[in-house]
This record gives sequence, structure tokens and C-alpha cells, in this order.
Amino acid sequence: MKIFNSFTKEAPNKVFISILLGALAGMLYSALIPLVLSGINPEDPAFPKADTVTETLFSFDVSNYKLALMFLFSCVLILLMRSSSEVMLIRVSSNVAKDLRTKFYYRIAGAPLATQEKIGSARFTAAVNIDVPRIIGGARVIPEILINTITLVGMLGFLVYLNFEVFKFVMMAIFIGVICYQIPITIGSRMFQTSRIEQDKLQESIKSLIYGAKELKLDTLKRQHFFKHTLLNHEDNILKNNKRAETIMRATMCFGDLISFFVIGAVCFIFVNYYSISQQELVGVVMALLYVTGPISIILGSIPQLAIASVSYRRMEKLIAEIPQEDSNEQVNQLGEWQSMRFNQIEYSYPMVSGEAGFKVGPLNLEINKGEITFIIGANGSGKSTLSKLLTLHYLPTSGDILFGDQRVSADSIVSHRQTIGAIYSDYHLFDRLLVELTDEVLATTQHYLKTLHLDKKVKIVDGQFSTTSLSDGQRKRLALLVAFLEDKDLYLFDEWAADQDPVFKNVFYTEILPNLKAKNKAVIAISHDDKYFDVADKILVMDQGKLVDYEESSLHLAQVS
Ligand SMILES: Nc1ncnc2c1ncn2[C@@H]1O[C@H](COP(=O)(O)OP(=O)(O)OP(=O)(O)O)[C@@H](O)[C@H]1O
Repeated sequence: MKIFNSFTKEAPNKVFISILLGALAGMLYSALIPLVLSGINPEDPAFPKADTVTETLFSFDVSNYKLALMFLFSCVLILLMRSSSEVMLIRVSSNVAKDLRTKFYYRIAGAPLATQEKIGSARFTAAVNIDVPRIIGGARVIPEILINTITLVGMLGFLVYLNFEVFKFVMMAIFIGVICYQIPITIGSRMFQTSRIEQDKLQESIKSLIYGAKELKLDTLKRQHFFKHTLLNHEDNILKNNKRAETIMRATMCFGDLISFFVIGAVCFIFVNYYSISQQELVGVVMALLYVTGPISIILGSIPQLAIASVSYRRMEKLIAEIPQEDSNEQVNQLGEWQSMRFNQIEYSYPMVSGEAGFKVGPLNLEINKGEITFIIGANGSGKSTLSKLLTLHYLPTSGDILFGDQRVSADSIVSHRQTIGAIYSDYHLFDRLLVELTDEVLATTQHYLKTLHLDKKVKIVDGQFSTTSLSDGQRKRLALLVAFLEDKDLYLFDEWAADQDPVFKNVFYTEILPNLKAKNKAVIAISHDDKYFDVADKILVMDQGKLVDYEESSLHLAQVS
């Protein structure tokens, strides 16, 4: 039922009206049989007394004229109420689906970077594309169940009216039938759960298939191994579990469809031998039972969908619980001017992996000044990128203080401080458009930088979108640089930006672009392995196994000197 809460929260009035209309339709629906029976058996005291007048309507003779009109009127009302009820619910469910996804997008965006990296994109994608539609599908059948339950209750009420002993017998038979139904449904639901976990792994493999296309094409054995042991292995596991679960569910649904017929058989062949029931009553009972076949089948048929939805709901709840939100003030405030950013005894540790302590940086003490170029150098795995994420306020230190001027970075100010930082990480993402208001000034500045970065012949801005991002790696990085320039931040960090630039543009980067930013009083940080340009730096920070060491005494400097 928890999954239905999202519906009632989204549009309580519409959901209420929809259920009310559905319930009224259900009630009217259950009144159709007594109406028909009183038409067929006008003399039977068991049914309401019918007017037996025959009238001519559109040149047709219509017997039980008033009854016929009532019947027609009821059918039209049922049609109107049912369709309005369903249309309303479908509209609400479309809104809920969008809301659920939107909330989830904000949840992902509000999670600390470390959490996003840990969970990985595959699980997020699976949640949005698999779980949300399943939850909505499940929530949508709940009103359907309610509406059909009302029809069922109406018909059972009719049975009470016809013969109380039959009613008791039918209730017992339905109870036993539903218990028998529920057991396989629970087993099937477990299998769907296993299949859903496997789907996360499949998403991860699909990512590898796309991003690793080049590597897989170069080596047939590697591709075969990947398909056999990874991609198709997950597919097979999903297929195996889905097939078993579907078989159980389908067989159970067919059994559900037959429950009413078992009950009819039991009434006609067994019950009649033990209790007295008139022929007319028996016809009425059988008609009523035939009539409830539909609602019973819809109710029972909806249970597997509910089971699948609750698997997704639990999966989504688990994922959401794994996404803590940054404890920060999202409001962007104007901060005081600063000249230098300082790290005071900063420490950061990655979480434990398989019982082993994660990599630790710190304690770090450093100062980054505006109007200066600072290089961060160090061997692979020494912690440069980790430091870059601390400097750009993505990783929150486990201890120590970060200060911009006199202002300490706190939960209250971190979002505001982030606005002063621009960065191009080694795993940067290039959006296909400029995410700013397109004023004439922005367009003119963009054009200027396109020229400066030798991209004006390659890329144009069309409706705020880059005409193409199918560029060489070096050109894409230049385009990312253009975006960073447009943002005009106080502090810039470039993580091995020049690594894939040609010698000419590498030179432009170190001898023109960085000094230009410095001249504009920006704080410039470059993570670099280009020892040829170390002299461009005003300051060099050397990372070694998570700690800062003195450049003059570092192995990198000694190697350069010798
Ligand atoms: N997301 C992560 N989760 C856990 N540990 C990580 C993560 N990223 C990096 N590490 C660990 O932190 C250490 C330092 O990694 P980092 O990327 O900071 O090094 P680096 O100096 O930038 O290396 P490179 O020059 O190769 O880019 C690595 O040994 C790695 O094991």
C-alpha cells in the first residue's frame, strides 16, 4: 500500500473522486444482474417485482420497458463513471511518474560526489528506467483492485440476499482459493527480486559494452569472454529467473481465473446435496458467480503486478537510503572577497574496501593564492586527483579546515564557495550546450574564445547548442576550456588538461592561457606531468602517498635536475 501513497499525495482529490466514481460504477455493475434476473423471472419473489409492460421504441418491441430503460441508463452511467475514473487515474499516474523521477534526479544531484562515485551510474539508470515504471504500474492497479472489490462485495451481498448458506459456502471457497493463490505468488516475487538485482549488473555490463566497444572489437577472444561470462551471463540469469517467476505467476493467474468456476461447480454438484435451494435461486447464484469471475480475475491478476512493483519499491527505497544528501545550505550567498585559500590540517580517507583501509590523504597544509599559478605534481596514485576534489570542495575533509580568506568553509557556505570555482577534471563531462542565458555579450565572448582556442572553423553555437561535439579529444578539451572561461570563476583547476594537446597547443596552454588567467588575478591550479613547463608555476605542490613533500627534495625534482 506504501506505493499508493505517492498517488494520494500527488492529487488526493482526484484520486478520491476517481475511486468514488469507480466504486459507484462497481456498485451499479453489481446491480445489473438482479435487474436482468427480475426481467427474466418477473414472477420470482426472490427478485424485485418488475413492470411487465411492453413498449415500442424505434420500431422495436421492448418488454419490461421501465426495467430496460433502467438497465440502459445503468450501463451508460457505468461507462461514464468507469472511463472518467480511469482517465483521471492515468493522468495522476503520469504526473506521479514524472514527480518520482524528478525527485530522484534531485536526490542524485544532492548526493555527495563520493556517494555518486560509489553507487555508479548503472544503478541510477536502472532505478529510473526499470523501477519507476514498475512502481507506477503497481500503484495504478490499486484503485482497480478497490473498484473490483466493491463489485465483488456487491455481488456477495446479492448472494446473502439470495441464500445465506450459499454465501457462507462461497466465502469459504474463495478464502481457500486465495490462500492457495498467495503461496506461489510469494515464491514468484522472490524470483523477480533476484532478477531485479541481476538487472543492475546487466546495466553495468551494457555500459562496458558501449564504452569498451573499441577494446572488444580488437580482440575476438576478449569479446567472447565478455559476452559469455559477463553480459550474456547476466542476461541468462535474468531470463532464468523471469521465466520461472512468470511460469509460476501465469499458472497461478489461470488458477485464479478458474476459482469462480470451482466455486460454481462446488455449489451445483456438492452444495445442492446438503442444503435446500430452489431452481430459481440456483440460477441466480450461478449467474452472480459467473458475473464475479471478471472482478475476481482482475483482482487476482493484479497481484503479480503488485508483487513486481513492491520489489522495485524496496529496491528504490534501498537505493535512496544509500544516497545521503549533502548537509549544506543550497542558497547561494554573496561571499566576502578573498585573496588566498588555505588548507589547515586537512585529512580525507576513502571508505574501507573488503576490510582494507581506504587510501588516505593528509594531514595537508597549503595555500593557494589569487594571481598565482600553482602546479600539483606527483607519481600515479599519489593522491593528486583526490586533492583536486578536496580543493574544489567536492570531497568533504574528514578533519581540518578550509578557509577562503578569513571565511571557513562550512555546511552553510560550501555551496556558495563552490560557485567561485571552475574546473576541468581528467574525467570531465562536456555538455552539448551552453548552460547560461544567451545574451549578445555571451555570444560575442564565446565567438572570441572559439577563435582563441582555434575552434571557430569547427564549432558554431546554434540556439545555445554546440553545432557538434564530435571532435578530437584535444578539441573537446578546448571546448571544455571555453565553457570554463565563460563561467569566469575566481579559482580554476585543470587536472592534466594538456595531456592530450599537441605540442603547439600545449605550449599555448602553459605559456599563454595560464599566465592570462594569472594576469586576471585568478587562482590557477594545474595538475601536471609536463616537467618541461614546471618553471611556469609560482608554486609547486608535490604529492607523495597522500602527503605533501618538499619539491626541492622530491624524487621528481631530483630526476629533473640530474
Ligand atoms: N573513488 C575512489 N574510491 C576509493 N579509492 C579511490 C577512489 N579514487 C581513487 N582512490 C584511491 O586513491 C589513490 C589516489 O588516487 P588519485 O586518483 O588521487 O591519484 P592521482 O595522483 O591522481 O593518480 P594519477 O596520476 O594516476 O591520476 C589511489 O591509489 C586509489 O586507490
